Amino acid sequence: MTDTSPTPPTNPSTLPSEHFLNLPRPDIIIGGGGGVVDTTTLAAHDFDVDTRTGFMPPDPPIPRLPKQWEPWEKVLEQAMERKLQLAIRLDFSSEEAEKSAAWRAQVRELPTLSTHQLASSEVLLRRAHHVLTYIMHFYIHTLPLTDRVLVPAPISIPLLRVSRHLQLPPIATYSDTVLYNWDLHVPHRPSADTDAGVRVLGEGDTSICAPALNDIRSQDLFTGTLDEESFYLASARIELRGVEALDLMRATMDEMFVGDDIAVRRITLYLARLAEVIHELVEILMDVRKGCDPDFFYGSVRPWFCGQDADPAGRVWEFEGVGERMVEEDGEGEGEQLEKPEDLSGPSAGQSALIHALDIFLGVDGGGTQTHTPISTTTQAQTHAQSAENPNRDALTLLRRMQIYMPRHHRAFLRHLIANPRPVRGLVEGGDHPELLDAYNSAVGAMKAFRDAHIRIVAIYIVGPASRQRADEAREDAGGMSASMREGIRGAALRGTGGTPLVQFLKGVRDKTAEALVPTAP
Ligand code: HEM
Repeated sequence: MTDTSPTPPTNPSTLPSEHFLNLPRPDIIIGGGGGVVDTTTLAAHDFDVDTRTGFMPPDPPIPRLPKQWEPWEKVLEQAMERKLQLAIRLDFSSEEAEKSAAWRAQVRELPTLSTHQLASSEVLLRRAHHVLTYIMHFYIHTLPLTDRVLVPAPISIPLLRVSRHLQLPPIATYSDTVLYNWDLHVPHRPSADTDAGVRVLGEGDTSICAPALNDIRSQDLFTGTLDEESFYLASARIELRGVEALDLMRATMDEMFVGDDIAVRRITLYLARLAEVIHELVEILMDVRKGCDPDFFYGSVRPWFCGQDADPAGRVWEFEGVGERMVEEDGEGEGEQLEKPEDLSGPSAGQSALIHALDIFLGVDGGGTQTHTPISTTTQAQTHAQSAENPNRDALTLLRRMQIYMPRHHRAFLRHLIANPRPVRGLVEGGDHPELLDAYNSAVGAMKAFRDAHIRIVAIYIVGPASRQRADEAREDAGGMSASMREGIRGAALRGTGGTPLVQFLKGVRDKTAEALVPTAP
């Protein structure tokens, strides 16, 4: 009798060794020769998608840079310890203003540290991007709203360089707040390198497994609160739970190559399971309410994320050092000219490659609207050159623009997926397989349920608090702020962190998802 039971998709060891999800990446050595092996890439491959932790690295990201870059770590630590407050808060006192001004003076006095030795390690570059962008957000969002935004050279110059290496914009991204900002509650392995806090994975060591959803915590927080941490961890848990979804996608695509009746039956089971997994993602999303208070989130957490396009005073963000010819002793930037950054939207879970991957896999992209057409993994400068060639820059839809803010390996992963356009949907539409069609529709329906739930979350966390704050402001003198400034803040709030008209955009994406349902035969 033929065995029609599906191959278990959750065991990475079942992957063929040549499968793209199993391709080894060259080890990255930290600190040049004689450094420590970058454990987060050992089990990964060209797309940095791990079979156990998906888009998150399989080992916790390093919590601190080596001593050479300690001044950055120290100044970030001080901002967190001193609990600096947002300048837009209605209760922003003169003591708070003085405290943050003193901290900003320290930032301006930092030495401009070399990034030369960071460039050899992806792990160090990630931590450097995280630390420098957090310092920058602290710096900008504690500035009085009437001040010019000028990121000082000791931060802007290394940040622009690190960002260029990573091909990321010089602003906090989802990878800074979620993907590379977690640790285990109890370290599962003693640190082998006390300097950098990097763990060493012995050769052939298979003991690392995915962390349980509740075993993780965040590393750095703007507010030091459980509310902020719960917000990040909701996304992190979705990423971890989403690993099974990635595996089901992988298994489905493998079966697509076979394409016989048994393969169709297996794909049907995978899609039905995928629907269940996505429904679990909905539950995790809704669970954010257990630890994160909506009004606190709206008034005290979310404003830290604002990018230039949601700046409460509509200011242009300037970066010291841009356009100047660099002259440096270690030769790092000799003659180099740093480019003015163009993409300055704040972090958003919309930058999660997981949700984009699910959409692409299921063919949820409005069939031709190119919502998910991936941008190339080339440099940002090239990306801009491409959009400059395009007379209508708006043709780069918001979701597509979000890919600019993803780690470049994850962009490459999406590009790989899209290179095989909507294979599952084609199979569903092209054949007479009613059970397959039902399973496919259940997975698409689950994605729609995710977006319905997400719209509810946005109503709870943004729309509701915004209208409550409006009522409060009507009662009080809003800290002496001008009416136009208050209006600016509100306008920014009801746009996404990416600067989009919020509810309208989210409903549009939800409706596109529903349109992907394939009609059943009468
Ligand atoms: C309190 C929790 C959350 C809030 C307040 C929230 C808010 C938002 C906002 C305002 C947007 C609009 C785009 C932007 O400008 O950023 C957005 C988009 C998006 N968010 Fe969230 N979000 C939350 C949690 C999550 C989580 C946990 C995920 C999944 C990892 C997620 C996934 C997405 C996606 C994929 C988009 C793009 C639109 C779409 O594909 O439907 N969000 N979110």
